[in-house]
Amino acid sequence: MGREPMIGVLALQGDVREHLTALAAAGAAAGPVRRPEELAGVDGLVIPGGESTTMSKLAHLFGMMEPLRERVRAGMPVYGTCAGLIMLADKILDPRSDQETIGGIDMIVRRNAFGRQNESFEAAVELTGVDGGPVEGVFIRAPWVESTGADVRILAQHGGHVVAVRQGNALATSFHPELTGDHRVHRLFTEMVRDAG
Ligand SMILES: NC(=O)CC[C@H](N)C(=O)O
Repeated sequence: MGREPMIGVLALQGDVREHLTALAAAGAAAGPVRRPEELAGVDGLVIPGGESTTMSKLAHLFGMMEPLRERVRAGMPVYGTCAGLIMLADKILDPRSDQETIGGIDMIVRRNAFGRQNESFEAAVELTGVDGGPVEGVFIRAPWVESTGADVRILAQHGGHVVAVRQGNALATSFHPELTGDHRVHRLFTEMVRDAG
């Protein structure tokens, strides 16, 4: 790619600003994406944390669900955190009746999996593909990955549960690296976008 790739952050709902800041710190050009025309202009996309049921509803409302599915199917690099991981799952174990996902990763996820006692916590997570020691994982009513298909690479586990995966150009983590000031995961994703260009 001759020019610096442009990375979008899906800005329907969730912690958009934190991802934009983290991407900029990782050396990427980044901007919010709300409309199909904006999606067409980016080389990669981050789907933030937030509330996956709301995000699903808004994606429909904004006419984004099909364009998102098409881009992901076509191999656009995409990185989902928390609710974003749920949006990238081919299947949710316990969806709300009207809840749909973009899909792209052959996995089944369980929403709010870590339970009430432990709705939010931090833990050091050893993440395959990120050098320099574990990342600080911030888990906020986080999902885990219940099962994965043969093409999905497991990148991290916490407490015996899968919390980070990659399939092709789709990366997903249960936790929120955008909240830690450690930009290694955003750097990894930025490299994925550059390599795909
Ligand atoms: N921090 C988050 O993104 C929480 C995810 C939320 N529990 C959901 O199901 O969408």
